[in-house]
Amino acid sequence: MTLQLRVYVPPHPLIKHWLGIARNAATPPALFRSAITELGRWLSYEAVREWLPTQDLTVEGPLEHANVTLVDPEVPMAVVPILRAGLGLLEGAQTVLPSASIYHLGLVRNEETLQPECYLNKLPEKLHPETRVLITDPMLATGGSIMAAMVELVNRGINPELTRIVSVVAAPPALQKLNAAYPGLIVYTATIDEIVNEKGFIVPGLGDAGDRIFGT
Ligand SMILES: O=P(O)(O)OC[C@H]1O[C@H](OP(=O)(O)OP(=O)(O)O)[C@H](O)[C@@H]1O
Ligand SMILES: O=c1cc[nH]c(=O)[nH]1
Ligand SMILES: [Mg+2]
Repeated sequence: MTLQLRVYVPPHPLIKHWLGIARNAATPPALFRSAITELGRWLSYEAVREWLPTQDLTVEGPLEHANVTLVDPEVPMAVVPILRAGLGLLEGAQTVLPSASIYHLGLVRNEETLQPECYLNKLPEKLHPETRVLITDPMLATGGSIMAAMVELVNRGINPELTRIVSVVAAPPALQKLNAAYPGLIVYTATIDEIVNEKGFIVPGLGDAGDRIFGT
């Protein structure tokens, strides 16, 4: 079987609603930030389905013992927000994965070359290959930033097949690069927009997500 990148656009009314709020240029930064937080929550909720490791055990209930299924605390879980804009999705992701380790990765695109430059890397030297990794970045445009993040993670031992990307707007150039390099990956996104313009912006997209989240 040949693996292919899977891209899920969950048909959830709350995801559609908060994307609609974020699409509106008149949405002020405080509300834009809330919209991205909510998208982080609901897209992460969808992304951890069939991904969060569980264990079956028995607990003593108030009346009788009961067979239960709990999230396995032994399997390491990590969220990697791509700064700055990925921080907007982090709060929502953390409500779904409260015990995951958070490893910040700061990348900024050079406005002329569109190449990502790394200014902060809090990833550990090695990650256990069983680690479930959730990367958050609302915009997958040319794909330079997400590919740079994947290289850093794979170099540290993660398995792309145990990795999920949570984004808000994904564009074909980024998805094609991910598919060519990491066909076992799965992306959860609120929408796929077809166009990346000559300045590297997704159209219609959200504009500069980082600037809109932080009011800069
Ligand atoms: O797919 P690409 O073409 O690499 O573009 C996507 C990147 O651009 C944005 O970050 P930006 O560089 O604007 O930094 P910011 O989050 O600090 O605003 C966005 O959050 C992605 O990380
Ligand atoms: O449209 C885009 C593309 C990259 N980064 C953004 O914030 N917006
Ligand atoms: Mg930006």
